[in-house]
Amino acid sequence: MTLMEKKKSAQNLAETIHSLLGLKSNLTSNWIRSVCGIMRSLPSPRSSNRIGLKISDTEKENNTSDMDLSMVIPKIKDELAELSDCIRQLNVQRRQVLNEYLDMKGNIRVFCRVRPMNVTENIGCARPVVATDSSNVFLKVARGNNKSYSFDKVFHPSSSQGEVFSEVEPVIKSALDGYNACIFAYGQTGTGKTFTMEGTRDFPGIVPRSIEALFEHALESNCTYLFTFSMLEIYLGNLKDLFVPQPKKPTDPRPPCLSVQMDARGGIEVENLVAIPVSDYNQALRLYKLGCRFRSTASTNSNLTSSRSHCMIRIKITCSNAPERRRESNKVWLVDLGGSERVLKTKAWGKRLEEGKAINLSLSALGDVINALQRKKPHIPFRNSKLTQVLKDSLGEDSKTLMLVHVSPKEEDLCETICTLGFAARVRSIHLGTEDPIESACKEAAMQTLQETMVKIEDERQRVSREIKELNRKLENLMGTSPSYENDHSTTEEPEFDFGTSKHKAKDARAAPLSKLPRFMRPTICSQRKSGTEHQISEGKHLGQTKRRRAPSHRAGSVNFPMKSHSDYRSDCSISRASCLIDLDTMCNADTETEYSQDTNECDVKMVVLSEERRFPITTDGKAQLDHNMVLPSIGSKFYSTEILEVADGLNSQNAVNAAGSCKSKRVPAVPLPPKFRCIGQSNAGVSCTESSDAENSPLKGLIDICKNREESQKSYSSSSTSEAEIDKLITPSTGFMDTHSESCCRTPSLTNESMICTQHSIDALMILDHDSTNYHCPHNVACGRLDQNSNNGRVDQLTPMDGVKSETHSFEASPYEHREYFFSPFGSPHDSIGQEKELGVSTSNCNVEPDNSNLSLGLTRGDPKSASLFGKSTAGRQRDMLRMKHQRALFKDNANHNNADMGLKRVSAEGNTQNTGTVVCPEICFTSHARNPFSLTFDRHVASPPKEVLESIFYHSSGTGTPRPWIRG
Ligand SMILES: Nc1ncnc2c1ncn2[C@@H]1O[C@H](COP(=O)(O)OP(=O)(O)OP(=O)(O)O)[C@@H](O)[C@H]1O
Repeated sequence: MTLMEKKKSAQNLAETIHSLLGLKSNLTSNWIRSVCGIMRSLPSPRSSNRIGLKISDTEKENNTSDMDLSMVIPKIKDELAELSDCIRQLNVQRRQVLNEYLDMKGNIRVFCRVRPMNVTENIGCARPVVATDSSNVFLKVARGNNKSYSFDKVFHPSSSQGEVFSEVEPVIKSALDGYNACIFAYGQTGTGKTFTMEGTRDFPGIVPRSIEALFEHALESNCTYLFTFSMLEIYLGNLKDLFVPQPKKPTDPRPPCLSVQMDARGGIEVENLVAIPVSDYNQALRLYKLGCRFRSTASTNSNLTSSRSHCMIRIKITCSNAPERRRESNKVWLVDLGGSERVLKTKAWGKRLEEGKAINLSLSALGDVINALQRKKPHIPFRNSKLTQVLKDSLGEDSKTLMLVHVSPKEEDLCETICTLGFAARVRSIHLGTEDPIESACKEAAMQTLQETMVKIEDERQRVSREIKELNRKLENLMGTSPSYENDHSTTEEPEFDFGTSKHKAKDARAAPLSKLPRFMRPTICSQRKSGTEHQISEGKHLGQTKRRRAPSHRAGSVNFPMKSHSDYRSDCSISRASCLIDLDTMCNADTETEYSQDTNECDVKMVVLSEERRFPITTDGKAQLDHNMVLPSIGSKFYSTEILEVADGLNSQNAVNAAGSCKSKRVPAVPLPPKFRCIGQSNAGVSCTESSDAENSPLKGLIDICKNREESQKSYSSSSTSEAEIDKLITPSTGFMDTHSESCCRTPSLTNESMICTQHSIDALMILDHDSTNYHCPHNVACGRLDQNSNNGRVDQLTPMDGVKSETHSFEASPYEHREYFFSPFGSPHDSIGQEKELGVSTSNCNVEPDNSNLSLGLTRGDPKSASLFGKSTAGRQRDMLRMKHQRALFKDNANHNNADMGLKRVSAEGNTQNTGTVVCPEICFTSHARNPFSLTFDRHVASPPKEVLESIFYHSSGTGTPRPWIRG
């Protein structure tokens, strides 16, 4: 139907109703009203616009009432094409002017920010030694001997976060023009680097603001951008991806460190770095919060939440159809450098000392690089540190670098302040050189002109942009479609990823097709094989289909558990820091609360946080006073947990294994199964490990696949090595099923056949109970915990992770239980008979047990009648069930007398594990039977000669031969 016809028919309809109204004048007023209502709503606003009202408006305006619409439309199209050209030119001009302006300012600019004094400093009547004006810092070193340092900009103690960002924004704009940019915060520990970069909830810093600005400018622009977000930290000289789950315990396998690679064009790429496409600010911010959880921070003498690493955020910008951009793909690095510190002063030792040294070394390497760059030396020592290697292509001439130097106003920090300022001034003075004052004035004037030009161009751009929008609207009215001429040059598609959480979907930055990514951004087949990681979504694949596998890597076979009494936990563990953007509601007792967040995808919410007072003790005048007064709402972690859950879901959908996607389970344990105990399709030691014919369709298929993969990986590794866990074979849990506040565990309501049991804070331990199936498929190799039986209904509905063993391999097989009340806990529960009084504890080993065996016991106390069967009373009289457990590690505490056979192998107290650190508190005997070699035991160094019984028992039972029986004497 043509447009005219449409218009006519609509008019006819209206006339018809009018005539109907006339005819039915004798009808009720209600009827009339309702018909009027119908009439009013007859043409939808859109069609009404299109066909009736708008057309007549347009006709009036343009005097084209009689003109054929087919003539108007091409005219508008021509106009739009012209305007599009115009805006493109304006973009080019803007980029040139901005670039020129920034060049004049200097490719490496140095700002200085002075931290306000905090409460305690004020109480001590400490005299601030730093004074500032807008571009100078004065140090009151001694009477009459003040020192002055000049910077591109100085932010005094009361400067707000907004003021800081206003100076940073041009660099961000420049990044959208295709320049690599690097903004980093440098300074002594505790001077506010993290505050500047990250900020707080109420006073967001450069990172959130930059992300916001990037998306805002991207929306304003007529280009189509793809943003990907990555986060890594350089800890002790190693690159760690902050989106890859970190080990929770020192004994857990660590993800492989990342390596830096250079592409043919000199571009730097961090191999295997997870890059997550983001389409709006909220997504990026959530990812940022998520990444922050895995940062290594710790309490030091100088800062309660000192960053013990360099935290680096990379935002990669790809824009394929904008020839005016400097390059198709560029990146912005936002770096919160670790704080420089004087070891003598911080009195750091142990791990803190190592961390401090690593930070200092890399900072000095950074200084050398910048120095060499500024001096235009032929050799730039990029290779001296990981930090400079990573930033290599973002520090050079063709990039914009901004260094924000932070100093403390305190007198006692004077030495550090002098060092910091010296470092910064060296960078800057080299850059500016000894400038002629006249030259300098000319430069100022030129910069002023450029700034004015930029404003004019920006105005013009906005005007043209408005015109384009108006014409587009008209065209839409005429044609009934939405031909966006702003984007007509773009052949790109909408992004395929969708986190489904954005409030601003309509506004989302348009993403470029993934095939347009430069080759070096995509992982090579080799790297994929090596790492098992797909970093970015290949075109045509949904995020959820993307696989990520953990590369097997070598790890020492023995496990050494630090003895609390002998080692310094404070030094040995760095905490996973909750971003201060994340709500803080829990008290953290320094490193005793060390948390090794296990797995992003497990959605465990572990806030290592400080009370408000401890976290934000600063008070100053003016704006900084506000900063000090910032109130952290006492919302529980739930809100943020939910956020993190959402992000984790996003991550999951990127990382999840497709095959395992139906499994609603997730990780596999750290230690590979020894070949002889493999379950898949094998029978072993009298226990048939069946693989059901419908296993393919089983929700456990994913785990079975994982198991197979592990077998594969085992084949390729020598017996002396231990395969790294594939801990992030991730399966998205149902969002929201986890009540992070609940003390108890909860089931997943959305699952019918499976129940996911999770713990309060994590899904560390996870079981799948297939209630309906008679063909019971136990998940092979699930990490396990303690299943507690509900005392009321006898059902298993609580699972407590076994900290001492939860990363170990447990593989079990059982025939159908009615309620599946089986326990495989070494520590027992209040409802079973094992480990009562928390004094008993065993670690399971390879054992085949028959629950009907009345002698069966895992209890170690001799003759203890309470030490009933492994299955407790609940299994009495039931059908014989086989439970096979594989567990290759045991922790024992020998009760005082190693030589006493009766006392051997007993007393692993539940307190033997500190839940957060995952380390064992003072077991007198601590040993590990190697996963790959159950006959090999490694004893902790504190055990000179292990008790004979220990060895015998372990050897006997780990051999897996002979009659199935408990591995420990009953
Ligand atoms: N400008 C500021 N206004 C208000 N508070 C500030 C400011 N700068 C720093 N602080 C506060 O000072 C404390 C230390 O700051 P922050 O953790 O950012 O230091 P840092 O330089 O990152 O330390 P480290 O290198 O050890 O990680 C924090 O409590 C922070 O909130």
